[in-house]
Amino acid sequence: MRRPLIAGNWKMNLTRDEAVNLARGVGAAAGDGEVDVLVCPTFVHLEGVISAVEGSKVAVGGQDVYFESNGAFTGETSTAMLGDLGCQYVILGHSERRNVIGESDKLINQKLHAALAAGLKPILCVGELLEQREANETMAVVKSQLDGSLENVTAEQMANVVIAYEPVWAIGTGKTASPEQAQEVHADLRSLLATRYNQEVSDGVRILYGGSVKPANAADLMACPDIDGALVGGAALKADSFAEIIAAAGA
Ligand SMILES: O=C(CO)COP(=O)(O)O
Repeated sequence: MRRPLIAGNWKMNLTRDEAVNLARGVGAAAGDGEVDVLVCPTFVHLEGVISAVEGSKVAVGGQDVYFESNGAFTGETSTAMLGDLGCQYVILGHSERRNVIGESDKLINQKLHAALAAGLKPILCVGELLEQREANETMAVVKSQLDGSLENVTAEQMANVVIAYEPVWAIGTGKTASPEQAQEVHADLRSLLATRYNQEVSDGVRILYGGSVKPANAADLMACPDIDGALVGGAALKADSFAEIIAAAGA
């Protein structure tokens, strides 16, 4: 049985006070149900957010990380730095990093290995652009992202990896994938994992959906058999809407 994970990706938003207040609100709303809850603030707010959720069940993660352990890498943050602060997860390969910053599967793969070696749980994001969906390339795109990003990752290591399917056309647009569209890709991702690894890995890996998840659509998405939670952007920036999504996952 896969335990649902509801993760908030706060992206490049919020002042320090807003981030700490939101973290307190999420901590109070997270409850003690059978749902894992995660928030991923920007690096500069990590320490305040980690203090703010202390004593609650909310975990904290980074939105990215670099693969080298230390040295002359201006602007970068290491896995050890995240772990030292108390982060448990790190988002990798988000479409904004792939498409805006230009990250390759090779770089994401290096980051994923570094995260696993440091004891962080990577949330590996995959997803197609609108023109790729319209050209019926969705599965080819996510397969190539999955294969490239998971190169040399073992079946044992997959116990600590979370996948997030985030169709780029649904991110921040208000256009959610329908539960049927999302379920179809999630089921295909699970088959790819069975072929690449084995049935146990395929059955065990949590696959989150991301892209305009809101309180109004969360329950229908969570009801799909291969959707194990959500990676939430905009609706994670308010404690009450994020709490409603957590409740939908636990229902
Ligand atoms: O990119 C996302 C989460 O990582 C989704 O963002 P929105 O929920 O704002 O569409």
